[in-house]
Amino acid sequence: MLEIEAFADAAATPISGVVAKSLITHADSRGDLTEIYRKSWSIGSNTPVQWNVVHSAANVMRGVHLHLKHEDILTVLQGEMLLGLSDLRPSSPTHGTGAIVRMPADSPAMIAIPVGVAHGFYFPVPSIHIYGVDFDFDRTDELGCRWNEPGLGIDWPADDPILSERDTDAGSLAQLLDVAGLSE
Ligand SMILES: Cc1cn([C@H]2C[C@H](O)[C@@H](COP(=O)(O)OP(=O)(O)O[C@H]3O[C@@H](C)C(=O)[C@@H](O)[C@H]3O)O2)c(=O)[nH]c1=O
Repeated sequence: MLEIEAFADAAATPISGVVAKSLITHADSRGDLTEIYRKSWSIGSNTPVQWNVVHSAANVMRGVHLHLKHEDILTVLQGEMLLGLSDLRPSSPTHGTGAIVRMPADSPAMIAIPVGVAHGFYFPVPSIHIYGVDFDFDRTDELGCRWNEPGLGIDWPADDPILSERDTDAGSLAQLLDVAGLSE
């Protein structure tokens, strides 16, 4: 399992194009304030055009999903996300690499997930995250496979997570690569 700092340097990130920025929280007697997004930080290739807020119960898994058109940039507001990543881009220098990044809300960060990098979100505790996308929601860009496909290289610390119907019915990684046109 990796900490977010591993993704701070775009030149040394374990998965090409997955770049993160730690966020600074300013606390005072009233509470705290954290900037979560500045266009000038250049997290992600494009400017988000849509933002979603998501509440998840403990032991929820979202994914594993793959987008070919839009990238996700996300931050965790409450709880903790274990972000599983798998680089499916044949032309990527880190093709085939899988990883899990720990994203606790009390150490906030914004991370970008480029197109072609499969990803899943696992929540060991009740959590809230928000994410931006650079295209409006389009179901045709919501590809995916079974969360625990061994070929993803994601060693999830979960056995029997709560899944959506769509994710329960998801196919194999081989089928995903075929549909996505990413088979070698
Ligand atoms: C993603 C999305 C979903 N929806 C609707 C569709 C559905 O009725 C309900 C829940 O959607 P889903 O089950 O697809 O949500 P979820 O499984 O959380 O999907 C997300 O998973 C993570 C891993 C990602 O990578 C995201 O990009 C997205 O794919 O919300 C929207 O209206 N707008 C949106 O932008």
